[in-house]
Amino acid sequence: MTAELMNGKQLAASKQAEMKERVAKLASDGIVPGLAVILVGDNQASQTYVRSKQRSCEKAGIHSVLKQLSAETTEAELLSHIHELNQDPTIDGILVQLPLPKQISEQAVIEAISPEKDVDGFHPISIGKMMTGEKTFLPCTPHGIIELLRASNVEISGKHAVVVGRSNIVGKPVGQLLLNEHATVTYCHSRTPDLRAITKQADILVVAVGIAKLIKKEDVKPGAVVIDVGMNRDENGKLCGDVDFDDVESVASHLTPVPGGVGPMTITMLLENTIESALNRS
Ligand SMILES: Nc1nc2c(c(=O)[nH]1)N[C@@H](CN(C=O)c1ccc(C(=O)N[C@@H](CCC(=O)O)C(=O)O)cc1)CN2
Repeated sequence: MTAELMNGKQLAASKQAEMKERVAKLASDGIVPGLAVILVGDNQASQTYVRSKQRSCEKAGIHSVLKQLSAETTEAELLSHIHELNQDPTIDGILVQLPLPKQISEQAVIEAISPEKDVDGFHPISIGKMMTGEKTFLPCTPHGIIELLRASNVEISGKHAVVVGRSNIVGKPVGQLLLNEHATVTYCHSRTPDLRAITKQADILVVAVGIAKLIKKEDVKPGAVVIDVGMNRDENGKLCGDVDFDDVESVASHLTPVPGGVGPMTITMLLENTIESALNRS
Protein backbone atom coordinates (compact mmCIF):
# COMPACT_ATOMS: atom_id res chain seq x y z
CA MET A 1 0.00 0.00 0.00
CA THR A 2 1.20 3.54 -0.71
CA ALA A 3 -0.58 6.24 1.23
CA GLU A 4 -2.63 8.87 -0.57
CA LEU A 5 -0.99 12.25 -0.03
CA MET A 6 -3.20 14.79 1.77
CA ASN A 7 -1.99 17.87 -0.02
CA GLY A 8 -2.55 20.84 2.28
CA LYS A 9 -0.68 23.21 0.00
CA GLN A 10 -3.07 22.51 -2.87
CA LEU A 11 -6.22 22.66 -0.73
CA ALA A 12 -5.01 25.90 0.88
CA ALA A 13 -4.40 27.45 -2.55
CA SER A 14 -7.88 26.58 -3.81
CA LYS A 15 -9.55 27.82 -0.60
CA GLN A 16 -7.52 31.05 -0.70
CA ALA A 17 -8.56 31.64 -4.31
CA GLU A 18 -12.24 31.34 -3.24
CA MET A 19 -11.58 33.70 -0.34
CA LYS A 20 -10.09 36.28 -2.68
CA GLU A 21 -13.42 36.40 -4.51
CA ARG A 22 -15.38 36.68 -1.25
CA VAL A 23 -13.13 39.52 -0.11
CA ALA A 24 -13.55 41.34 -3.42
CA LYS A 25 -17.35 41.13 -3.05
CA LEU A 26 -17.12 42.40 0.53
CA ALA A 27 -14.89 45.27 -0.62
CA SER A 28 -17.52 46.30 -3.17
CA ASP A 29 -19.91 46.63 -0.18
CA GLY A 30 -17.34 48.85 1.53
CA ILE A 31 -15.96 46.25 3.95
CA VAL A 32 -12.24 45.42 3.87
CA PRO A 33 -11.39 42.68 6.39
CA GLY A 34 -8.48 43.68 8.63
CA LEU A 35 -6.04 41.49 10.56
CA ALA A 36 -3.52 42.72 13.14
CA VAL A 37 -0.58 40.44 13.92
CA ILE A 38 1.64 41.11 16.92
CA LEU A 39 5.10 39.59 16.93
CA VAL A 40 7.16 39.90 20.11
CA GLY A 41 10.88 39.11 19.96
CA ASP A 42 13.04 37.63 17.24
CA ASN A 43 12.14 33.94 17.06
CA GLN A 44 13.16 32.92 13.52
CA ALA A 45 10.33 30.44 12.94
CA SER A 46 7.73 32.94 14.21
CA GLN A 47 9.10 35.57 11.82
CA THR A 48 8.66 33.12 8.91
CA TYR A 49 5.07 32.27 9.91
CA VAL A 50 4.14 35.92 10.37
CA ARG A 51 5.60 36.87 6.97
CA SER A 52 3.63 34.03 5.43
CA LYS A 53 0.41 35.25 7.10
CA GLN A 54 0.99 38.75 5.79
CA ARG A 55 1.71 37.55 2.26
CA SER A 56 -1.46 35.43 2.25
CA CYS A 57 -3.53 38.38 3.51
CA GLU A 58 -2.12 40.61 0.80
CA LYS A 59 -2.90 38.04 -1.94
CA ALA A 60 -6.49 37.65 -0.68
CA GLY A 61 -7.07 41.40 -0.42
CA ILE A 62 -7.21 41.39 3.40
CA HIS A 63 -5.79 44.49 5.08
CA SER A 64 -3.02 43.42 7.47
CA VAL A 65 -1.08 45.32 10.09
CA LEU A 66 2.09 44.02 11.74
CA LYS A 67 3.17 45.25 15.17
CA GLN A 68 6.72 44.12 15.78
CA LEU A 69 7.80 44.48 19.40
CA SER A 70 11.17 43.86 21.04
CA ALA A 71 11.94 40.75 23.10
CA GLU A 72 12.08 43.00 26.19
CA THR A 73 8.46 44.16 25.82
CA THR A 74 6.57 43.97 29.12
CA GLU A 75 3.21 42.29 29.54
CA ALA A 76 1.63 45.70 30.31
CA GLU A 77 2.97 47.17 27.05
CA LEU A 78 1.65 44.25 25.02
CA LEU A 79 -1.75 44.44 26.74
CA SER A 80 -1.98 48.13 25.92
CA HIS A 81 -1.45 47.37 22.18
CA ILE A 82 -4.20 44.76 22.38
CA HIS A 83 -6.63 47.17 24.11
CA GLU A 84 -6.01 49.69 21.33
CA LEU A 85 -6.61 47.11 18.58
CA ASN A 86 -9.79 45.89 20.35
CA GLN A 87 -11.18 49.42 19.77
CA ASP A 88 -9.95 49.82 16.18
CA PRO A 89 -12.92 49.53 13.77
CA THR A 90 -10.66 48.67 10.79
CA ILE A 91 -9.36 45.55 12.59
CA ASP A 92 -11.54 42.41 12.60
CA GLY A 93 -8.95 39.95 13.87
CA ILE A 94 -6.10 40.16 16.39
CA LEU A 95 -3.41 37.50 16.55
CA VAL A 96 -0.46 37.42 18.93
CA GLN A 97 2.15 35.07 17.51
CA LEU A 98 3.13 32.34 19.99
CA PRO A 99 5.39 31.52 21.76
CA LEU A 100 5.92 34.73 23.76
CA PRO A 101 9.04 35.70 25.75
CA LYS A 102 8.93 34.28 29.28
CA GLN A 103 8.18 37.57 31.09
CA ILE A 104 4.74 37.62 29.41
CA SER A 105 1.82 35.40 30.41
CA GLU A 106 0.32 33.85 27.27
CA GLN A 107 -2.97 33.27 29.05
CA ALA A 108 -3.26 36.93 30.15
CA VAL A 109 -2.58 38.05 26.58
CA ILE A 110 -5.07 35.63 25.01
CA GLU A 111 -7.75 36.68 27.49
CA ALA A 112 -7.17 40.38 26.71
CA ILE A 113 -8.18 39.91 23.06
CA SER A 114 -11.83 40.70 22.49
CA PRO A 115 -13.63 37.38 21.77
CA GLU A 116 -15.21 39.10 18.71
CA LYS A 117 -11.70 39.52 17.25
CA ASP A 118 -10.23 36.22 18.48
CA VAL A 119 -9.39 34.80 15.03
CA ASP A 120 -6.90 32.36 16.59
CA GLY A 121 -9.78 30.79 18.53
CA PHE A 122 -7.69 30.59 21.71
CA HIS A 123 -9.84 32.77 24.04
CA PRO A 124 -11.58 30.77 26.82
CA ILE A 125 -14.95 31.93 25.43
CA SER A 126 -14.08 30.56 21.97
CA ILE A 127 -12.76 27.32 23.49
CA GLY A 128 -15.91 26.94 25.63
CA LYS A 129 -18.15 27.42 22.61
CA MET A 130 -16.09 24.95 20.61
CA MET A 131 -16.60 22.39 23.40
CA THR A 132 -20.37 22.86 23.44
CA GLY A 133 -20.49 22.84 19.63
CA GLU A 134 -21.68 26.49 19.34
CA LYS A 135 -20.64 28.58 16.34
CA THR A 136 -17.35 30.34 17.13
CA PHE A 137 -13.85 30.95 15.80
CA LEU A 138 -12.12 27.57 15.74
CA PRO A 139 -8.36 27.25 16.38
CA CYS A 140 -6.70 27.34 12.95
CA THR A 141 -4.50 24.22 12.88
CA PRO A 142 -7.18 21.86 14.32
CA HIS A 143 -9.80 23.35 11.97
CA GLY A 144 -7.40 22.96 9.04
CA ILE A 145 -6.96 19.28 9.95
CA ILE A 146 -10.74 18.70 9.89
CA GLU A 147 -10.93 20.45 6.49
CA LEU A 148 -8.12 18.25 5.14
CA LEU A 149 -9.93 15.11 6.34
CA ARG A 150 -13.17 16.32 4.71
CA ALA A 151 -11.44 17.15 1.42
CA SER A 152 -9.96 13.63 1.36
CA ASN A 153 -13.42 12.13 2.07
CA VAL A 154 -12.17 10.52 5.28
CA GLU A 155 -15.08 9.30 7.44
CA ILE A 156 -14.59 10.56 11.02
CA SER A 157 -17.82 9.44 12.68
CA GLY A 158 -17.43 6.19 14.63
CA LYS A 159 -13.66 6.06 14.06
CA HIS A 160 -11.03 5.75 16.78
CA ALA A 161 -8.93 8.93 16.68
CA VAL A 162 -5.70 8.98 18.66
CA VAL A 163 -4.11 12.36 19.35
CA VAL A 164 -0.47 12.36 20.43
CA GLY A 165 0.18 15.70 22.19
CA ARG A 166 -1.87 17.88 24.50
CA SER A 167 -0.95 21.48 23.65
CA ASN A 168 -3.62 24.19 23.88
CA ILE A 169 -2.91 25.18 20.25
CA VAL A 170 -3.24 21.77 18.59
CA GLY A 171 -3.54 18.60 20.69
CA LYS A 172 -6.44 19.45 23.01
CA PRO A 173 -8.61 21.29 20.44
CA VAL A 174 -8.09 18.81 17.60
CA GLY A 175 -9.29 16.03 19.91
CA GLN A 176 -12.38 18.10 20.75
CA LEU A 177 -13.14 18.81 17.06
CA LEU A 178 -12.78 15.10 16.24
CA LEU A 179 -15.14 14.31 19.14
CA ASN A 180 -17.61 16.91 17.77
CA GLU A 181 -17.46 14.92 14.51
CA HIS A 182 -18.41 11.75 16.51
CA ALA A 183 -15.00 10.08 16.66
CA THR A 184 -13.97 8.12 19.77
CA VAL A 185 -10.95 10.08 20.94
CA THR A 186 -7.90 8.96 22.94
CA TYR A 187 -5.27 11.50 24.02
CA CYS A 188 -1.66 10.40 24.53
CA HIS A 189 1.22 12.46 25.92
CA SER A 190 4.68 12.24 27.47
CA ARG A 191 3.42 10.26 30.48
CA THR A 192 1.35 7.75 28.53
CA PRO A 193 2.75 4.28 29.21
CA ASP A 194 3.24 2.19 26.07
CA LEU A 195 2.35 4.96 23.63
CA ARG A 196 2.95 2.72 20.63
CA ALA A 197 0.36 0.16 21.70
CA ILE A 198 -2.23 2.97 21.58
CA THR A 199 -1.15 4.66 18.32
CA LYS A 200 -1.44 1.24 16.69
CA GLN A 201 -5.17 1.16 17.49
CA ALA A 202 -5.89 4.45 15.70
CA ASP A 203 -8.04 4.72 12.59
CA ILE A 204 -7.06 8.40 12.54
CA LEU A 205 -3.71 9.29 14.12
CA VAL A 206 -2.82 12.94 14.77
CA VAL A 207 0.73 13.58 15.97
CA ALA A 208 1.67 16.95 17.46
CA VAL A 209 4.55 16.52 19.89
CA GLY A 210 7.56 18.12 18.22
CA ILE A 211 9.79 15.01 18.15
CA ALA A 212 11.31 14.44 14.71
CA LYS A 213 10.22 11.18 13.04
CA LEU A 214 8.84 9.73 16.31
CA ILE A 215 6.17 7.62 14.58
CA LYS A 216 7.42 4.64 12.54
CA LYS A 217 5.47 2.13 10.49
CA GLU A 218 5.32 -0.33 13.42
CA ASP A 219 3.31 2.27 15.35
CA VAL A 220 0.58 2.59 12.72
CA LYS A 221 -2.37 0.30 11.98
CA PRO A 222 -2.44 -0.69 8.31
CA GLY A 223 -4.88 1.58 6.47
CA ALA A 224 -4.85 4.32 9.13
CA VAL A 225 -5.11 8.03 8.25
CA VAL A 226 -2.04 9.83 9.62
CA ILE A 227 -1.90 13.58 10.22
CA ASP A 228 1.53 15.02 10.99
CA VAL A 229 1.56 18.39 12.77
CA GLY A 230 5.28 18.30 13.62
CA MET A 231 7.66 21.00 12.38
CA ASN A 232 11.20 19.83 13.18
CA ARG A 233 14.66 19.78 11.63
CA ASP A 234 16.30 16.40 10.96
CA GLU A 235 20.01 15.58 11.41
CA ASN A 236 20.74 17.34 8.07
CA GLY A 237 18.79 20.45 9.01
CA LYS A 238 15.93 19.51 6.65
CA LEU A 239 12.35 20.28 7.70
CA CYS A 240 10.54 17.13 8.86
CA GLY A 241 7.49 16.12 10.85
CA ASP A 242 6.82 13.93 13.90
CA VAL A 243 6.07 11.04 11.53
CA ASP A 244 8.75 9.19 9.58
CA PHE A 245 7.11 9.85 6.21
CA ASP A 246 9.13 7.39 4.09
CA ASP A 247 8.52 4.59 6.59
CA VAL A 248 4.81 5.20 7.30
CA GLU A 249 3.90 5.83 3.65
CA SER A 250 3.82 2.05 3.08
CA VAL A 251 1.19 1.34 5.80
CA ALA A 252 -1.08 4.40 6.03
CA SER A 253 -4.04 4.91 3.68
CA HIS A 254 -3.67 8.72 3.83
CA LEU A 255 -0.75 10.83 5.04
CA THR A 256 0.06 14.54 5.32
CA PRO A 257 3.53 15.66 4.20
CA VAL A 258 5.77 18.15 6.03
CA PRO A 259 6.09 20.71 4.56
CA GLY A 260 2.92 21.14 2.50
CA GLY A 261 0.37 19.41 4.74
CA VAL A 262 -1.16 20.92 7.86
CA GLY A 263 0.97 24.12 7.91
CA PRO A 264 -0.57 25.89 4.90
CA MET A 265 -4.07 25.01 6.19
CA THR A 266 -3.32 26.87 9.46
CA ILE A 267 -2.89 30.13 7.58
CA THR A 268 -5.93 29.46 5.37
CA MET A 269 -8.24 28.97 8.35
CA LEU A 270 -6.88 32.19 9.86
CA LEU A 271 -7.91 34.10 6.73
CA GLU A 272 -11.31 32.42 6.85
CA ASN A 273 -11.82 33.46 10.50
CA THR A 274 -10.81 37.03 9.64
CA ILE A 275 -13.34 37.20 6.80
CA GLU A 276 -16.06 35.72 9.08
CA SER A 277 -15.25 38.33 11.70
CA ALA A 278 -15.55 41.13 9.12
CA LEU A 279 -18.97 39.77 8.15
CA ASN A 280 -20.01 40.07 11.81
CA ARG A 281 -19.21 43.81 11.89
CA SER A 282 -22.17 45.64 13.34
N1 LIG B 1 -0.88 32.80 17.50
C1 LIG B 1 -0.50 31.62 16.99
N2 LIG B 1 0.74 31.20 17.17
C2 LIG B 1 1.11 30.00 16.65
C3 LIG B 1 0.21 29.22 15.88
C4 LIG B 1 -1.11 29.71 15.71
O1 LIG B 1 -1.99 29.06 15.08
N3 LIG B 1 -1.42 30.91 16.27
N4 LIG B 1 0.65 28.06 15.25
C5 LIG B 1 2.05 27.74 15.18
C6 LIG B 1 2.81 28.35 14.02
N5 LIG B 1 2.07 28.64 12.79
C7 LIG B 1 1.22 29.67 12.77
O2 LIG B 1 1.31 30.63 13.49
C8 LIG B 1 2.40 28.01 11.55
C9 LIG B 1 3.26 26.93 11.48
C10 LIG B 1 3.63 26.39 10.24
C11 LIG B 1 3.11 26.90 9.07
C12 LIG B 1 3.51 26.41 7.72
O3 LIG B 1 2.90 26.78 6.74
N6 LIG B 1 4.55 25.60 7.64
C13 LIG B 1 5.07 25.18 6.33
C14 LIG B 1 6.57 25.09 6.41
C15 LIG B 1 7.20 26.40 6.77
C16 LIG B 1 8.70 26.37 6.72
O4 LIG B 1 9.26 26.17 5.65
O5 LIG B 1 9.34 26.59 7.79
C17 LIG B 1 4.46 23.83 5.94
O6 LIG B 1 4.12 23.05 6.84
O7 LIG B 1 4.36 23.60 4.74
C18 LIG B 1 2.22 27.96 9.14
C19 LIG B 1 1.87 28.49 10.37
C20 LIG B 1 2.77 28.22 16.43
N7 LIG B 1 2.39 29.54 16.82
